[in-house]
Amino acid sequence: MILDKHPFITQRPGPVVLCILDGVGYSDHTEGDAYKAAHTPNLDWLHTNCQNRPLNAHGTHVGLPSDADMGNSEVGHNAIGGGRIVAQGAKLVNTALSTGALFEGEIWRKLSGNVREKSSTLHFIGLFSDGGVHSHLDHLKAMVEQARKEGIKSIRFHILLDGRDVSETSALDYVLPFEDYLTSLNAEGVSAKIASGGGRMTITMDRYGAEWDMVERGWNTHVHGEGRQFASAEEAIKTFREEDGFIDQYLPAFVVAENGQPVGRICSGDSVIFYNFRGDRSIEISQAFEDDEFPNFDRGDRPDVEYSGMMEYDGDDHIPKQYLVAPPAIDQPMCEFLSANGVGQLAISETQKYGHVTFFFNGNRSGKFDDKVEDFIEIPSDVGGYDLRPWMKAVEITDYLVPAICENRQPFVRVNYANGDMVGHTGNFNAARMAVEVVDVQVGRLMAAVKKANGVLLVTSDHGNCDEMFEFDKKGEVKRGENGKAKAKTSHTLNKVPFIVYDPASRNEFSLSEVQDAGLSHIAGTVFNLLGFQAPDVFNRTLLEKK
Ligand SMILES: O=C(O)[C@@H](CO)OP(=O)(O)O
Ligand SMILES: [Mn+2]
Ligand SMILES: [Mn+2]
Repeated sequence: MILDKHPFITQRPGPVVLCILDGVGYSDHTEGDAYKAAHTPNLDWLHTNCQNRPLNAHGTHVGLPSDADMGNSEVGHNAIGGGRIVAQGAKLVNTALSTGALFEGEIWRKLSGNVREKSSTLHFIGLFSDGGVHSHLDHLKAMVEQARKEGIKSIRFHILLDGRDVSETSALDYVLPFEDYLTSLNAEGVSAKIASGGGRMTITMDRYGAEWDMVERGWNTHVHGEGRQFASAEEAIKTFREEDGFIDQYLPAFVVAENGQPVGRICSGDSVIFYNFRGDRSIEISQAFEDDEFPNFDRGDRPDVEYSGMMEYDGDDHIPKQYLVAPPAIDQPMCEFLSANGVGQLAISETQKYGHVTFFFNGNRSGKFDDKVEDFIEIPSDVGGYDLRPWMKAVEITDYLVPAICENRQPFVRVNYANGDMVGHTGNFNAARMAVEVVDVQVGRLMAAVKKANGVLLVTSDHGNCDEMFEFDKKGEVKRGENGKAKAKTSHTLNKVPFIVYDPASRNEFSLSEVQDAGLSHIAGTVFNLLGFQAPDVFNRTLLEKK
C-alpha cells in the first residue's frame, strides 16, 4: 500500500481541506434556487478567481441504476472517499430480485419457512415510496409476490411515509394503489393489511443516534400496536393533514385497528423484514429488534422474531445479523491508503452528517483504519426543525477547524456542512437561502485559514438539494397550488455540483481537466495528488493535468 510521490505536483506546506457542502448543486432554473438567491461573496469569489468545474453527482456516476436517479449522501460520499464507481444497494437489490437470487438465499428461505411452519405473520417495515434513496416499492412488491407464491397467508405492512425523496405530499399516491393490490390478495385468501405507520422523520428512521425517541415511537407503533388508531392508513393521512397540515415526512405515528384492536402487532414467532437497503437510518431499528443488551429505550416485551434487513447495514459491527442481499464491496478507500502511509486525517461534521464523512466516506466502515493518524470529530446536532435553525452547527464546526488548519495538525482534512441539505429537505425556501449564506461565511473562514497555513481548499458537494426548492412541471414551469404558492420540493436534485480548487500557494503546476463526464469518483485521485502522491490504480483518474 506504499504511495508513490507525484512526478510534478508537490505537497503544499499546509493541509488539503476537502469541504463538502451537502446538498448544494447547480440548477438550470433560477426560480426556487436557494443557492442562486443567497448572498455568497466567498463562493462567488472562488468561482471567479479559482480553477473550478461542475461534477456529476447522480445516477450511473455514483453507481445508481439509472441517470434518472438523483444522488444522495450515501452514494455521494462512497464515491468521493472510494474514488471509484461501485454498484450501489439499489442496483444490487434490483439484480438480486430479477435473477431470483434473493429468494434462493438462506435468509429469505429461513424467514419464509418460519412463517409457513408456524402459520405466523410476515411483516414488512420500510420507507414506502419509489424514491430509490433508502428503499424502492418495487422491491417490496417483488417480495410480496414471492410470499404469495410460496403460500404465505398473513402479511402486515408498517409503512414509513416519505415526502423527502419524493414529492412532499405524495403519500396517498402510493398508499391507494397499494390498498387496491392488497384487496386482490385478500380476495385470494391472503390476509394482507397495512398495520401501522408514520412519517419517516417522526418514527423509526433516526440515524447516528441523533434522536432515539423516533425509534422508540416507531417500535411502540409497529411492535406493540400502541398509538392513535384509525380504520386505514388513508384515514390517518387525511386526518393528520386536515388537523395540522402535516407534510408526509412529519406525519405522526398511527395504528390501523379493527374493533379497537391493532390489526398487526408483531408477535413472537413472526418474521420481520426491514426492506430499506441504505444503512444509516436502518441501523437503530435493527438494533432494537436484535440486541439483547439495549440501553436506548425500554422495549417492553421484545417479541422473539426472525428479523432480517435488506442489506448488511454496518459491516464492522455486523448489523443486522441476517440480511437478504450482500452490501456493495468498497475495498481500499482513499483513507485506508493514507492511514497505511501514516498521513494524518481529520474528519468532522455535526451528528446528522457525522457518519457521512466517516462511515460512508470509508466505504461503510464505522471504525478507523489507524487510531494513531485519524481523528473523527462529531459536533452534536440540534434535534429537529432545521428550518427554524438554518445555521445548524456550521459555526461550531468551523470554530474547531480554523485552529486545526492554521496549526497544520493533519495533512488531510474533510468536513461536511449539512445546512444546504438538511434545510433544503424542509422545503422552506427562505430558510434554505439563509442556510447557504451561513455556509458561505464558513467557506470564507476556511479560505482565510488555508491561506495562512499555505494549504489547499477543495469545495464540492455530494448532490444537489437547496438548488431546487420548488417543483417544476414537464414544461419547466414552477408547479403552483390553488393559492398560487409554489409547490415546495423537499428532495435531492439531479444537478451537478461544484468542484473548486483554492490554492493560494499555487505553483502553477496543473490545470483542471475539462472532461465532461467527470464525477465525484474523480475527487480522491485529485486529493492524493495534492498531498504529493500518485493515486494508486484502483482510483479513478485525477482531475489535475500538467499545465
Ligand atoms: O435524509 C436522508 O436520509 C437523505 C434523503 O433521503 O438525505 P441524505 O442522502 O443527504 O442523507
Ligand atoms: Mn448529502
Ligand atoms: Mn439529503
